[in-house]
Amino acid sequence: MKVNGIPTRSIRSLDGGTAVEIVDQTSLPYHYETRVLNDWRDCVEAIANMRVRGAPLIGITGAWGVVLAAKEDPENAALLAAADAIANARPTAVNLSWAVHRMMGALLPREPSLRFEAAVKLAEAMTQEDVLTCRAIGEAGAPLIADLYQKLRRPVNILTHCNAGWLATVDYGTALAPIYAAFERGTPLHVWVDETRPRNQGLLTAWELAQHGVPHTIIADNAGGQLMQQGDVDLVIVGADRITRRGDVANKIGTYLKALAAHDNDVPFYVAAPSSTIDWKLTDGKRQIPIENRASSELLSVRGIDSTGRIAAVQIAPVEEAVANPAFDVTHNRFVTGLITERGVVAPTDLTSVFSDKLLPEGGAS
Ligand SMILES: CSC[C@@H](O)[C@@H](O)C(=O)COP(=O)(O)O
Repeated sequence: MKVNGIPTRSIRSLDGGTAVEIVDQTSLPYHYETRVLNDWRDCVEAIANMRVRGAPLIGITGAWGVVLAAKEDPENAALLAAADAIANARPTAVNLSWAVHRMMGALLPREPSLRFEAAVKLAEAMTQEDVLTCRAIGEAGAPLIADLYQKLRRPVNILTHCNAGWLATVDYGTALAPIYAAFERGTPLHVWVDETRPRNQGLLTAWELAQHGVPHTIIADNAGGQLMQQGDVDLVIVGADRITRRGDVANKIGTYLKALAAHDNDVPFYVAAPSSTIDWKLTDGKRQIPIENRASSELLSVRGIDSTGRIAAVQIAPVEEAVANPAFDVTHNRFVTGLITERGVVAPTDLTSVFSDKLLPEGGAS
């Protein structure tokens, strides 16, 4: 997608895969900055501190982390230790371990001296695959918005939570991909953007939409229910960090409350995600999906820019306050109208038949 009119991706390799460049999302929406990662430890730091974030993008960053580990030391002991550290940089989005395992599955059978070259090839392929997958999600989801427009004959109001746009993937996004695709085809629409405390990923969504001229309005996280009661939301589309085989969805904290409000108000609630976000080993999301707990400082302060344009954090509560900061929640499949995937819109309970080729006979991940 575009930054100041220039086509841009959230991550790209440099110098034959010996380094990678990312958009540093900790500076957005205030300043657009890129950062070069030279070492697999830089990838772990970037993922853990959310310089890169969003399930598909942390997966691809993890894949490039394995490339940089193979560059440094391709022998088994070092490579396995690095892969383990990368895969565990954040716990909830399954795309991270999926990507690292896919890389390691391809590298370990090879001679150490051949691993770096093979790693670069596979990471490039996975990067490109992510772009095509997100584009397919956009194609699959755009007709949902166009059909609503045909029925309503006024701009379709879509509510989204967190940031599941191009910044959260390599390009296009997941939840925002159908919105971009519909907008490009001329479907009149407007996006309600949840602020998404405590990290305010909604501000990234607003920044992306503004860069592409998509009409949108930022709302407080708690406003969605009221807007739905007033008939001001026609459709909810969110992303996902991990989906179980029966279609339970882990996504950014607050998603579950939006799903409940949508259910109570007969608003369709869609989840857009690639199949790499499905954890075929898990069934019951509430019991089985690991939920990341993040630092109390994220709640006790807010970030913004000061009068000189510098990014600054302001403390909003005493540091000794007790804080709980779960970063994700789980929405049961009964609240999910459909999953917008690279293979079309799928009922949560139909995932295993639509993606049967991704299942191992014993139900493990392929
Ligand atoms: C295409 S991204 C989908 C999800 O990863 C997104 O909605 C989300 O919850 C991101 O969480 P974050 O903590 O910002 O990495």
